[in-house]
Amino acid sequence: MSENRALGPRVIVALDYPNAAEALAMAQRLSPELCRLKVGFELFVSAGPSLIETLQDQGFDVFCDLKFHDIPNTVASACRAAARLGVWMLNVHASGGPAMLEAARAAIDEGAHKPLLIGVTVLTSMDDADLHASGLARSASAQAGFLADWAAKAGLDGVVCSAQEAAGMHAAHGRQFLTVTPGIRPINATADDQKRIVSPAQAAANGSDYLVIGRPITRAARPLDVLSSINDELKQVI
Ligand SMILES: O=C(O)c1cc(=O)[nH]c(=O)n1[C@@H]1O[C@H](COP(=O)(O)O)[C@@H](O)[C@H]1O
Repeated sequence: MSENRALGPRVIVALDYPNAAEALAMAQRLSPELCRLKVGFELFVSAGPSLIETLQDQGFDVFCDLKFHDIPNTVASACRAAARLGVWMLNVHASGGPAMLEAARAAIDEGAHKPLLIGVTVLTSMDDADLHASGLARSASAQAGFLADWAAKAGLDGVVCSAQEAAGMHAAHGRQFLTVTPGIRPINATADDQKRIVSPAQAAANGSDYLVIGRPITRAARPLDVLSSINDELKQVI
């Protein structure tokens, strides 16, 4: 596999906490040299944008995971506001459609700071049966590929997908198209609510650029030890 576009730490730790105090306590046990951080709905709604600024002041790159999904004008405005926070990466739902994705791209491009813009394809908590139940005939991986085509055509920097799909994404859209992969579970870890899961080493072997990992690290007795051993696992694959 050719050179990975990802620079710096490839693990993005999901800070899924109900308040700033708990999130900051976890951040303090980690290090910007070893990981990036993700702020999602729960934390953003309870702690607000200032928490993102605090984490950035501590040296962390922040992935603003608010999965915008609305009409093009609303999503573009939200992307502009997120970019102004100085975040490293942000995401929108690719299923919002080409016009929405193009509006998001244009909004980011006109700003002074340009975060990586990533399209969420099919959530890793969903499998083929879930898609069929919602009326889609495609498999989860085929639908993820379909939505990635929209994201690539609109000029997004990459997609959120399962690491099961990472190699296919790079084959279709090139090595520069980033794959950001949640649903990562070390061997023997519980799946929780994730369905399309992959181990860290297998994700790296599949060419995943960034691995989003929450509970296996944040609920561990020694989060830094788990993070370090995952980073070691990743180094061995490259
Ligand atoms: O966009 C995301 O980050 C995301 C997309 C997806 O398809 N699946 C997914 O799990 N995520 C996020 O990735 C994190 C995974 O956390 P754990 O399941 O605890 O490792 C959560 O914060 C989810 O919100």
